[in-house]
Parts: sequence; C-alpha cells; structure tokens
Amino acid sequence: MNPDICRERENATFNTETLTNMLDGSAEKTRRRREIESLVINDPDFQHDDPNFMSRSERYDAAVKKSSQMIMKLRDYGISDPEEIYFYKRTARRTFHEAFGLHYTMFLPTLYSQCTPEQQKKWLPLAENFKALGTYAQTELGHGTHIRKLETTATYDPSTQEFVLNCPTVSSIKWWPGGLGKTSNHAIVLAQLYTLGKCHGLHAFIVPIRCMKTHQPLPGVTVGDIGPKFGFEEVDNGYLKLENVRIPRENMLMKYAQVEPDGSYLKPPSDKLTYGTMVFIRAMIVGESARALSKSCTIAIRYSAVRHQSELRPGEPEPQILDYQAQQYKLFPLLAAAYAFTFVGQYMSDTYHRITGHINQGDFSQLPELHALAAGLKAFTTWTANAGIEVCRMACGGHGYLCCSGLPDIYVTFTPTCTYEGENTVMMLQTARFLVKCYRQAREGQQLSGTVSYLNEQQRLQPQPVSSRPTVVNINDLASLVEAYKLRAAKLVEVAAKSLQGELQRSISQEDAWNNSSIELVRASDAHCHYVVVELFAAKLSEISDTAVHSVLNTLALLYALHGITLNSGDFLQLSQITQRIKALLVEIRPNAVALVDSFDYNDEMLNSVLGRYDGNVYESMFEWAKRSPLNRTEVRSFIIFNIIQKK
Ligand SMILES: CCCCCCCC/C=C\CCCCCCCC(=O)SCCNC(=O)CCNC(=O)[C@H](O)C(C)(C)COP(=O)(O)OP(=O)(O)OC[C@H]1O[C@@H](n2cnc3c(N)ncnc32)[C@H](O)[C@@H]1OP(=O)(O)O
Ligand SMILES: Cc1cc2nc3c(=O)[nH]c(=O)nc-3n(C[C@H](O)[C@H](O)[C@H](O)COP(=O)(O)OP(=O)(O)OC[C@H]3O[C@@H](n4cnc5c(N)ncnc54)[C@H](O)[C@@H]3O)c2cc1C
Repeated sequence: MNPDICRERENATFNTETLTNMLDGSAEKTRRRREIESLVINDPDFQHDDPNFMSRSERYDAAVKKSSQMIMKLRDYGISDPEEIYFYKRTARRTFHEAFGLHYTMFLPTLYSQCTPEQQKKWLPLAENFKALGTYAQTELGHGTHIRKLETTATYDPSTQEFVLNCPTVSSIKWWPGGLGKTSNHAIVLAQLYTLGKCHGLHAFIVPIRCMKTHQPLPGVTVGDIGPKFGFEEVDNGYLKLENVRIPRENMLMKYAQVEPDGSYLKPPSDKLTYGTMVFIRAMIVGESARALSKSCTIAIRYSAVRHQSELRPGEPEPQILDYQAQQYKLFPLLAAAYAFTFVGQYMSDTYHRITGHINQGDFSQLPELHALAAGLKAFTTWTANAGIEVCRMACGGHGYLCCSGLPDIYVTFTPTCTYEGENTVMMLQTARFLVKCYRQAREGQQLSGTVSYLNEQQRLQPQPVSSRPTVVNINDLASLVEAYKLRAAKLVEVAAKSLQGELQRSISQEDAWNNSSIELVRASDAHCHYVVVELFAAKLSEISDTAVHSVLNTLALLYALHGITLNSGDFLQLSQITQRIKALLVEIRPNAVALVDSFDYNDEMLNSVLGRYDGNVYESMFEWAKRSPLNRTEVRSFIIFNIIQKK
C-alpha cells in the first residue's frame, strides 16, 4: 500500500464505514451490496479482456456474452430485487453499457407501465425470459427532440384488424435506438396513429422486427447498426426502416389510449402518458450523474494523494499534488457536487415512485411537477458531471489521457446523457415552462406547494419586486445560503416571466416571445434546480446523527453552496443590460453565421464530418456511412444471440 494514501486515511476525522452506510441506507444494505459485488468480482467468467484492446465488433460480441451470462447467473443466484440486480449489473458492466441495456431500461419498463393486463400476460413472460429482446425506437434521422413531428405512421386497417407501419421518408428512418442494430428482435416503435382517416398523434406499438427463430429481419424491415460513435462502442445503436409492416391491433400499447376493432379511437386521460418511460429514465439518470462524478473524483483525488510534482518550498521534497490550493479548488467542489447529486438521485428516485403510485391510482395532478423536476435535474446534474469528469481527467495531467486511467471511458460513456432522454437545453426549457406557469399562478393568488412553493413569497412581497430585494447571506450558515438560492431562483423566474411579458407587449406571438426569452428561461430553470440541490443537501444533513460525518458533510455542503455562488455571481448583480446587448449581437451575427465558418476554408476531406459537409446533405451521407459499418456485413452478426434466443 502506498504510504501517502495510508497516511491520508489515518488522518481522516470521520469513520468512512459510517458514511458508506449512510449513503447505502443502512449497515445491512452496505453488507448486501458488497456481497453482490463480490459475486461478480470473484467470478472468473467476468475476467474479460480490456475492451480498449478490442475492435468494435469484438466489444459488441463480448458485451452480448456478458449480458447473457448476467441473465443466467442472476437466475442461479436467485437475485430478483431490482436494486440488487442493478448492483450486480453495474459491477459487471464497469464503466460501459450492456448490450441488452435498452431491453431493461426502456423496453421492459414501457411494457410494465403502458400495457393492459391482457397485453402484460402475453408480453411480459416473453420479455422477462428474453425470448422477445426489445428496444425503444422513437428517435428518427430527422427528429429526436420534437417528437410530435415524428413521421413514422401506424395506420389502422379495420378489414384485417391490423396496423400498417411505414417510414415514408429518409428522415423518418428510426435512428439511434440502443440494441436495435443487431441484438433486438422486437422494438417499441413510436408512430403517428391514423385511424378512420384521422391522425391522433404519437402512440407506442410493439413491432416484431426479426424472426424469433432465425433472427433474420422480417419482411418489410430494414435494420442495421449506425456505425462507430464517440463512445458506447459495445452498443449496437441502430436504424430501422419499416415498409408496410403489419402488426395485430393488440400490439398497440393500450393501457391509456385505445383503438377499437372498428377503428374508433378512445382518448387517454393525458396524452403525455405515452412519454412516461422517458420521465422514468430521466429520473434515474440523476443518480447516474452522481456515480460518474463520484467515480471520477475517486480516481483524481486518490491519484493526487500519491502523485508528487514540482516544488512548494525550495529544498523540500516535492509535495503531493493534492496540497496545491489550485488542485483542491478543481477537485473539492466536484467532490461536494458528487455528494449533493447522490442525495438528489435518491430523492428523484423516491419522488418518481411516489408520484407514479398516485398516477396508477388515477391521480395525474403531480405529473407536471414530476416532469419538470426530472427534466430539469437530469439536465442540471448531467451538465455538471459531464464538465466535472473532464476536470478530473485534466487534474491527472498526462496520465489522465490514457485509457487505463479510466477517465476517458467514463467521459465517453457518460457524456451522451446530456443528449439522450431529452437534449439538456430542451429539458431546461420544459422546466422553465412549468416555472413560468407556477409564477403566473402565484401572481393570481394561488397557493403553490412542493419545490416551487418559494414562488408564493413573491406574491406576499408585492408590490416590491423580488429582483429589488437585497441578497444578504450569512456565508457560514447553510440555512441562509438556501435562502439566497431560493431568492436567486425567484429572481430569475421573475426575470424570465418579465422578459416574456415584455416580448409579448411588442405584439409578437407567444412562440416568438418564448424563443426570444430562452436565455432567461434556461437560466431560471438552472437557478431553480441549483436551489433544489442545495435545499436537498441541507435537508439531508438534518437526518445525520453521527457528529463527525455531519461535520464533514456540512463542510461539503457549504463548499457546494458557496462555490455555486462564485460561479454565478452575475445573478446576484444586475447584468441585464449586458444580456440585452448579447442578444442584439446574436441577431446581428445570425445572417453571417455560415459564411463566417465557410471562411475558415476547411474542405470536406479535412473536416471529415457528415454533419459539417459543405453540401449539407447530412442524412443521406449518414445513411451511406452507416451501411459501411463492419457490423452490417452480415444480417445475423453472431450466433451468440441466436443461441440465447434458442435456449429460452
Ligand atoms: C430497470 C432498471 C433501471 C435502471 C436505470 C439506470 C439509469 C439509466 C441510465 C442510462 C441508460 C439509458 C440508456 C438510454 C438511452 C437513451 C434512450 C433515448 O434517448 S429514448 C428517446 C428520448 N427522447 C426524448 O427524450 C425526446 C425529447 N422530447 C420530448 O420529450 C418532447 O418532444 C418535448 C418534451 C420536448 C416536447 O413535447 P411536446 O411537443 O409534446 O410538448 P409541449 O408542446 O412542449 O408541451 C405540452 C405539455 O406537455 C407537457 N409535457 C411534455 N413532456 C411531458 C412528459 N414527459 N410528462 C408530462 N408532461 C409532459 C409539457 O410540460 C406541456 O405542459 P403544459 O401545456 O405547459 O401544461
Ligand atoms: C448514445 C445515444 C443513445 C441513444 N439511444 C436512443 C434510444 O435508445 N432510443 C431512441 O429513440 N433515441 C435514442 N437516442 C436519441 C436521443 O434521444 C436524441 O438524440 C435526443 O433526444 C436529442 O435529439 P436530437 O438528436 O434530435 O437533437 P436536436 O434536437 O437536433 O438538438 C440539436 C441542438 O438543437 C437545440 N434545440 C432543439 N430543439 C430546441 C428547442 N426547442 N429550443 C432550443 N434549442 C433547441 C438543442 O438544444 C441542441 O443544441 C440516443 C442518442 C444517443 C447519443
């Protein structure tokens, strides 16, 4: 054992085991988690080669093998509790994703939440036994964010009681779904429902895409892998083109909306229930942010304790790099954020389960708040963690750039969380939509509850606007800092609402007013989420009885809150004039933006990007490029999949 790191542990002021137990929930939960982890760590079947030394195809094959081994072993061990399955899998996966990831995270959860009892009876045994291996096929080449504009259609044919699915254009080809390219034999396809000549918007359908015996694509189905990516190399994110694919009426997920045999349509209680699986994963991603950041901090801080570099005082031995104030300033606020996000992740998971419990009882009243919280906190925590992983990598100097540091893999695996399950800016704007609505309700005298209850105060304090209230902070008192964050959030929600109002007074449309206020709106959401995180961190402290642990977490909570203030000090001053000027400059630059990048004069070969092509033919060239992927040379990539399906 390195003596430096031993000394660090000896000098700690609190018992690490006590804090670990607190993070796990109890000493017993820690024991059980460790027991499950050791099942993987001591299993020779999981001692695979380093994926960094494998080709993409080998990585995919190894991931499929690992996924199928996990299924068998979990069965053998009799592990069925979802949390325990998760502990087992995250230990086996390490930093990477698993080949059947979408089956677990989106296909199964969608079946659980959107099937009727009869549909569950048919599909759950197939899916739970991996006879039906599934994915969630929503995004298309042309649209990921604006899902109302998805182009894939499902047209009901009453004469045969079937839906006919079609991807009528290049831009309507499903693009991105994990496990779609080679692994899945079923997909939950999100498509525009047409019945009796009328479009009823997006609905979910179970579509068989490959033969359950041969794994060959079914008639009318063109399916394949989209090619190498920034990371996620073990996952076969795929494309799917459907041409006159017929599925039985019963394959539409009908828990909420229904199509009768004669084609008549029954509306769901809320048309946003189709989006439920996305809300679930967004809520879960908050905890993933905490894990990616805490892993990165562990690597960077342990390494900083054993790495010696430069001279602090002439003639003395080189210090541990952790002794440099600059190094501490990089890493410790991230460490504080990793703790904060751990607590927020637990809160988000609890809140999701509590509110979906109410939804299952037919009470949809808290759905908007759940959506706003999940969307905002997903964006807030993934942005911070994403940037933080890079800070950790750079804090390790040159060695951080090696794959063996683990940090590049963490980064490339984590960074798409800022994009998938809802692009972060778009998610922040969804939260802003809720906040502005709440602000208006508070102004009308309605009493708000939950995380937005601070907006009630703005009503009580009228006529003095929130923005004119001074921010007086006792920087040593967490409660006072929570108040400062609350006030900042209230201020920025007010600024955003006033910007919208101002734009509307210039008699432009709601939509243009919204677009012209988006900078303020995103800031308002960011401030709201930041307040929620600080508030939850402070609330967690009140539950801790061990004084040494309380003390160290209190220090982290203060650092988190104060560091956040220094990063956003502008919000505590008045910078509105500068913001106005920046906006005017954006408008000025807009007409010249393309010409300005053309002026750099990169030819296509040098740029080497389908997205940055001179001719702008993005979709076609992406499709052409994907077809060249080695994984697409054969329809059935490996017999491993085939065997798994056969064995069930
Ligand atoms: C079992 C174990 C589990 C373990 C878990 C471990 C963790 C896992 C971690 C990692 C592995 C996962 C790997 C995943 C891989 C990635 C998968 C994918 O990426 S799948 C595709 C995702 N695609 C998107 O997210 C599209 C984003 N776009 C949208 O959601 C919509 O288009 C949106 C929200 C941007 C706009 O939707 P509009 O156009 O229908 O809605 P508007 O007109 O803006 O609003 C109408 C009303 O609907 C509400 N609304 C919108 N979305 C809602 C929602 N989801 N729920 C409730 N209300 C919603 C709004 O708040 C608004 O409400 P008002 O009118 O103001 O009252
Ligand atoms: C690794 C990975 C795995 C994925 N897995 C799946 C999967 O399993 N199933 C699936 O269906 N999809 C999947 N996706 C797709 C993913 O969900 C989408 O990429 C994501 O929803 C973002 O949509 P987009 O790509 O259309 O981005 P775009 O919306 O085109 O975003 C581009 C830019 O436009 C901006 N923008 C867009 N709309 C607005 C707006 N209204 N206001 C302001 N700015 C805006 C964004 O902020 C962003 O800066 C995956 C993606 C990745 C990267």
